[in-house]
Amino acid sequence: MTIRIACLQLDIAFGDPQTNEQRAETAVQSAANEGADIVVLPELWTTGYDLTRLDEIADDDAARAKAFASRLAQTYGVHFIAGSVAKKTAAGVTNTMIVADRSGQIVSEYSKLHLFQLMDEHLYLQPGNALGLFSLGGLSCAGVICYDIRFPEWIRVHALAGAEALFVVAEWPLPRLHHWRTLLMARAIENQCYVIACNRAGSDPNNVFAGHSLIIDPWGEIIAEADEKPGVLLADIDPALVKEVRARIPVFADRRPRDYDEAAKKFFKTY
Ligand SMILES: NC(=O)CCC(=O)C(=O)O
Repeated sequence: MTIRIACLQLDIAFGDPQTNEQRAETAVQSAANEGADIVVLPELWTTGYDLTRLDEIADDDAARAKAFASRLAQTYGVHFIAGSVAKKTAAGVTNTMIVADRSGQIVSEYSKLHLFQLMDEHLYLQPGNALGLFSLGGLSCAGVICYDIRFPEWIRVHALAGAEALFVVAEWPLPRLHHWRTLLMARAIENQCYVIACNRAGSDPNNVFAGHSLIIDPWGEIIAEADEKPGVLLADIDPALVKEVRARIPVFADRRPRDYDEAAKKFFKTY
């Protein structure tokens, strides 16, 4: 059984949630018309990186984003990885991914663990502290956010917990496009899972973004790649391929975690 994925590579209006909601709904509708089962939005898609105005524009408990995700999932009959939004909590603002299943139920909220200093996240945001695991129609999924992909140890925990598809939502700048493509391919190959990565298009006052949303299979082959412009990237994935690749090279069975720990302990004791 194949699953049709749509990455909604939006250009995000800076600090303007209303305009972005309109753009997102148009894109979700068009993906649903193409038969998408799972649709994905980019990172911070309601506000962009307008971090100095978070007091005004961050979403209280992400209530607005959750209601939006739930309504669109039901209206268009899709599982909806509603990117991430600036979520206002008692402890500060987090960069939080929202996921609604087809019935409109919120099945995951993951807050970005690794804050990206080059874009001032550490000055305005609080990190999360929990895994981003969820299931959609029987597919075991993990969700992470942009800079998180530079931390293979974090992604590995999700793969060890059973994730067959890794969803990445991002605002990744153009000058590091080479890193984006290479890191995503590496995460797919080493974890033998699908990687579905939705980046934004366009620019904001500080950055030009790369686009190039990607859908990569568990063998590391790119099955769909967008260019730099806004648009909808579609591809069909087959979860059976994850099992096939994991059987062909039994990386998970061949891991030696006790040896890694022992060797590291010895090294750090003598260092
Ligand atoms: N929004 C982000 O986390 C950007 C991460 C990034 O650009 C990188 O190079 O890493």
